[in-house]
Amino acid sequence: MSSKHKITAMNTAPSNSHVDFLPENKLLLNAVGEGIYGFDLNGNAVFINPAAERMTGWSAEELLGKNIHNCHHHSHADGSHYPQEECPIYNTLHDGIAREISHELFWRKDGSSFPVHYTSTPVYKANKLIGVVAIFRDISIQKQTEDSLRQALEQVQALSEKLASENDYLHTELESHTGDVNISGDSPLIQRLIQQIKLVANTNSTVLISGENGTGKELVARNIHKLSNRSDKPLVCVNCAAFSPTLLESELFGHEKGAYTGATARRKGRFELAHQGTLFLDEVAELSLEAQSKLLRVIQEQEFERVGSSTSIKVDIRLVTASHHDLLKRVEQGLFRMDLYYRLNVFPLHVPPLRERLSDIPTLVSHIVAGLNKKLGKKIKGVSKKGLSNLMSYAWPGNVRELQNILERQSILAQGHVLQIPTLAQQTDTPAAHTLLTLEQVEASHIRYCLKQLNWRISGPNGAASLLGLPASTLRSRMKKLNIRRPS
Ligand SMILES: Nc1ncnc2c1ncn2[C@@H]1O[C@H](COP(=O)(O)OP(=O)(O)OP(=O)(O)O)[C@@H](O)[C@H]1O
Repeated sequence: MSSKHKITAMNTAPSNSHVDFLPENKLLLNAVGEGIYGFDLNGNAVFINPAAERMTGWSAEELLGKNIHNCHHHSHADGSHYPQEECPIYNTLHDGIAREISHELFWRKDGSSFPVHYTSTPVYKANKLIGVVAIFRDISIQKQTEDSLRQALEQVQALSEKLASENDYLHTELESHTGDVNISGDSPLIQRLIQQIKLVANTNSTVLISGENGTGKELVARNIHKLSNRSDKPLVCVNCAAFSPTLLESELFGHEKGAYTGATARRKGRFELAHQGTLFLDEVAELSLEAQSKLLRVIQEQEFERVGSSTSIKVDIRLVTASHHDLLKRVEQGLFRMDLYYRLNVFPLHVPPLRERLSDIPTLVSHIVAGLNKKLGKKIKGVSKKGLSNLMSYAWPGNVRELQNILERQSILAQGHVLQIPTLAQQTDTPAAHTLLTLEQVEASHIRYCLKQLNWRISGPNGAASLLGLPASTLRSRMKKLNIRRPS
């Protein structure tokens, strides 16, 4: 209500400026359901209607001519003293500005109180402030409804938050993992790995899986969980490299609403979601030193706090971590805490690169092709003999994931039921390329690499022959022998 709202006394108030009400006005004011007080300039009650009497328990006789603030507006909700100078009604008496308040309470005669909404409106006569009218109503029911609505909303919010985090997680899980989790391979290296997985699965020991990218570290983690007595509880996977340090912390430990810009709601972290199950931290070397300290504490005490909260949450999790980095080297470089390294490396498992177990390729091919047939709706029976020999003559810098990609590409291109795999070009800049190749393969790969760099120019000062120190005719005959052709 603005200060423009003012009541002009329509009464026959005497010249001593008392607020008086005409009998017909009084009749009207007595009939309304809201409590009404009229005050003179000294703050004393000059009018009290029956609704006000009912609400406060004070009768008009008891209050008329008295200072009402001292009767039922003397204290705040917490019981502290409410000085009259701070009271909006009395302020209106002094400055003539109307006010509207809805966060205060009035005290009843019996000492109880009720929340009120009230307005204090100045009363003018001949443009002279002569008093104030306060109109109030009991808003207990409204407050109760608001409180229960707020509580219900908080419950709905907590539930939807919980569902959202679980849903998020389940979606990621579904996207990242379809099909079975068996580990294919007949090589002694893989058989030994499977044996170790079986041994460690049913303990609660922390496992650190090492191995190059695409070797199957996550697959190993899934098998550990699947074979453990936690298999009916969640396996929660986090790729530590996929988040900035701040986001990773809140991803792992969760956050309270408002913990940082963008934290619009409370969210559970992966540690909480993994309670009683297994937490798989992939690319653990990427954890910031701060996150490493927190992780160390969770391992030691099995408890942590959400970002922005000081309440500890206890969890029972089995931790499996993986890294393609040499973690010990990172400890030496000061990038990884040594105490954490030893906590994680309780049971180390190494997944060997594919080039050290080429004999696994036929089994892997059958397994992958079976999956691709389902995925692509094809009926591919296998790979040609020559194709298989090409697959087994390659160094697989991208390991099983690269094998999957090549088979998928060839399956899409295939016309018949047997995949023809061409010779696979080694990337000469990968160290793996030099491991298990014949001289002829290295030669072919290097010639191809030079030709590609020089846009397939053979002769002339900028040609590949001159770069390789060969006559152009010799390079041409080597290309023919090694079946090197410019791709169309
Ligand atoms: N022995 C195996 N048998 C069957 N599939 C395998 C095998 N090893 C790996 N794979 C498959 O290869 C793909 C890559 O494996 P995975 O994601 O586990 O590797 P990773 O070492 O965790 O890779 P990165 O380090 O890049 O995260 C997956 O689809 C996995 O199922």
